[in-house]
Amino acid sequence: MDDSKFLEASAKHPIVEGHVYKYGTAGFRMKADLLPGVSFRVGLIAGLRSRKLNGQAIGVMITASHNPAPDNGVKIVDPMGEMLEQDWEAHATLLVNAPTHEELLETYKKLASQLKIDLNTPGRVVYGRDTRPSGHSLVTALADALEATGIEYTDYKILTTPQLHYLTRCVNTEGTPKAYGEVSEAGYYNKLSEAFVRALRGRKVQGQLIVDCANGVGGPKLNELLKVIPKDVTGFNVKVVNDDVLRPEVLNLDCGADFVKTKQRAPPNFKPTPEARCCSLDGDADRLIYYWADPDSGFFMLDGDRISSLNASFIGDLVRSAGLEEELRIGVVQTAYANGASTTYIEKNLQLPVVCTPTGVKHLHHAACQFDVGVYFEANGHGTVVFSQEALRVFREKKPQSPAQKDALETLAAVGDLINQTVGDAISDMLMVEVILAHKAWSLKDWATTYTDLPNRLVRVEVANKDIFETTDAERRLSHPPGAQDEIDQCVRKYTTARSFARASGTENACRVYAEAATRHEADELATKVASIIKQYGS
Ligand SMILES: CC(=O)N[C@H]1[C@@H](OP(=O)(O)O)O[C@H](CO)[C@@H](O)[C@@H]1O
Ligand SMILES: [Mg+2]
Repeated sequence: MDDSKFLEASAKHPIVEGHVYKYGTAGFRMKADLLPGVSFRVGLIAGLRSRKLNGQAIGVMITASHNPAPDNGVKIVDPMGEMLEQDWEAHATLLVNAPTHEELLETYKKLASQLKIDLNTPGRVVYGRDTRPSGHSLVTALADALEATGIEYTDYKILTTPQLHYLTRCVNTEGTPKAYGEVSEAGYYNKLSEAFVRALRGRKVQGQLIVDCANGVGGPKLNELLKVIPKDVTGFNVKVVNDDVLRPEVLNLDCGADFVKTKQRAPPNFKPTPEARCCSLDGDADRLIYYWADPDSGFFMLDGDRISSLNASFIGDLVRSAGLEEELRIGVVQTAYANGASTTYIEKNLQLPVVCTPTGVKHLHHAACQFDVGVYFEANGHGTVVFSQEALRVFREKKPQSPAQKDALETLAAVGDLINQTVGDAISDMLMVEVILAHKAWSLKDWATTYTDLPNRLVRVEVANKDIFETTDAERRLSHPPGAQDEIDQCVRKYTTARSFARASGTENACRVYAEAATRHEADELATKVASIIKQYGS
């Protein structure tokens, strides 16, 4: 450990004095000019984490997802492509907030000692960034930290967030029976394309798909993927729109999955095409929303709840056709934001268990891993399906007892390769939706008939200090401040079939109120009443 080299490197990337940093739901995310010192220190943490894990590669993604262009973010990815283990969020927060370079060095060494990390053992970090121009300086700061602490690193340049998660897992499984894929961006495209063709089982995708890429990294990466997907074999006819990555100011601007979900309408620059399927990725291509924008019938959105139930329905049928319903446990994971109608449909119509967890992919992912097939999506379109090693083995090795079983097993094996199991991947989720619609010969309107959403409203409430609002029961009830939940319950009881909850946001300084009821008027009225309760308690 060369202290002078460490301090010299740190001095080039100071943190902003007086700013308190916290590793949140999506890592460190804020205005980009606050981040160079943070990126340097995340490099330190990632190197420590790799050394702690016997030199396994740790991923670092530089992105701010669906946030506007002036923001950026830095988040750490664990060896199997999953989110950073929660205990280390505190270590990251501690290191990033060390006030001086000397205190940073002292904290770094103390942390290494406390965690029993030998600073002379090898470590490895792989990283990428999205298309934000501020990413250049953050990558430089990150690399300087890795150089200063003797960590081997690979810069994969511009990637979608899910691609970085994929590469992290590939690096750590290369050459083993659990090899996740070729360790390259091309390997990602080839794996998805090959699995897409196999999962279609000779069927062709019908009609055109218009993909709004939020003027983010998903645009160029989807275009790369389309170069390797055989259009003649699959019928996959895609029109890519909003893929202007040369003008940072238009990133996520009036387009993308977050715009569609929050505004509940198509991007204004969209030319509605009757019968065309539409979908939107967000700025780092880890969220997906489907919809149609028909001049006659108007706009209809198919969000994360819909994608979840579509996957659960299709995979559940395949598992039954494969004769595996006794061997494999399938479950669906949601947060409190899931529309009550989707939960009822999954439990009653699909006969599958639904687990509710707090917001944040790390909570859903962990709960989904308790099943052999765990389907998890947040309503905003972030999610994926995870398969146990046992499930993947059975898909490959079970001897089919009939042609139907053979077909189901081979489709399940292809689906296991098609879906990016490391994290919600808008591009692989989109291919999966296209496979399912082709198997079912469904239009989006057919898909939309599976259940009818309860009218709902999501409201953002500015309060003096959001952190006084503490929740329990997977964020569905307030445990603090005293009395607030009782008042919410009194409001809800006045409606026939209504539900409402409030919680502090983990990504911005506000609270969120969700309400759903039997009618649009009741949902809006209930949301307004609960928001005023939160405003009153939060003032
Ligand atoms: C209601 C909502 O969409 N909340 C989002 C948002 O979390 P909040 O803690 O609600 O700010 O950002 C998270 C990270 O992107 C995402 O996982 C989550 O679904
Ligand atoms: Mg995102």
